Amino acid sequence: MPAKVIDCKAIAKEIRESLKMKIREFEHRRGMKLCLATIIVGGDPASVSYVRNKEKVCIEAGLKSLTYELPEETKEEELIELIKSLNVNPEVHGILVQVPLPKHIDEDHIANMIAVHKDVDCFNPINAGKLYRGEKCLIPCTPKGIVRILKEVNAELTGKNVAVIGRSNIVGKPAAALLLNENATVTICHSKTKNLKAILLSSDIIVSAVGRPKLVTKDMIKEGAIIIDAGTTMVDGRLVGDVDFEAAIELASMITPVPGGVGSMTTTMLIENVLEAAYIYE
Ligand SMILES: Nc1nc2c(c(=O)[nH]1)N[C@@H](CN(C=O)c1ccc(C(=O)N[C@@H](CCC(=O)O)C(=O)O)cc1)CN2
Ligand SMILES: [Mg+2]
Repeated sequence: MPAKVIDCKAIAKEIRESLKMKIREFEHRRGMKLCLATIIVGGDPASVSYVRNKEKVCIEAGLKSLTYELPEETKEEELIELIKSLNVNPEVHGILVQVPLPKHIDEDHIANMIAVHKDVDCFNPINAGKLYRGEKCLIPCTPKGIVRILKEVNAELTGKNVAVIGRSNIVGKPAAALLLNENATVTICHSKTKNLKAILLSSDIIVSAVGRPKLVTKDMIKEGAIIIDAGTTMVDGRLVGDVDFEAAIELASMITPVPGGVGSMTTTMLIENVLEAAYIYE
């Protein structure tokens, strides 16, 4: 039987509907709009389009969205000053700095400056540390979306072998930590991993977040595995994932599509995080 293609768009839509009610409730209780401040430095077309999309989804959900579009030559100190002002602004509940930042700005310095209670992307090392310790914190949007998808399809995680391919700070590493917190047996694979095929063949769940088309082929997939494809690459004007979808669908039990997969959950988790951030120190 071919794999069930997980309808991530439908899952995301349902979550957004329930968030809308909570957002209205917040507005009534606090007498102000829930607000996300987004900062983008430079005009990278892909980043601009991600930020526009986040803005659109936030507004649709009833949030106030403040977008700061700074020029490429913005100095690190200037960006830090803006973040400091947003940190103490009581009308701003979440702060998001779109990455990558221009080369002359140190992303680690910036991550340290975002107030822990407004850090909706979990960039601040205090939040990242809490995540690894399994403490309550704001969870980065894409990994949070991945775990939510697995829960929505009732995937058993306890004791299952999960391979996470990719070790980025934004997706791979936090996804592995979250799955470990769910009692999965997690193996993190990356470009230097020697026996990827053997690891994947013994995995009940594969989460790929690399951005390399056809990285995961049919011969690497255990029958009945669940595949979450968080990689995206443009090939001949078409967005494709890391997994050879057409082949994988014959072996897997469930699989997420690209596009319309994990990406659809990311912005929904962002809205949820802004709401959580607003309530953290209530
Ligand atoms: N501050 C942040 N910066 C960046 C993040 C982030 O989460 N926070 N992630 C990426 C960029 N990004 C969002 O910001 C992003 C990258 C790729 C995709 C994507 O390909 N999504 C789709 C396609 C969407 C569709 O269905 O049309 C998918 O996964 O299928 C989305 C968002 C780096 N910077
Ligand atoms: Mg991402």
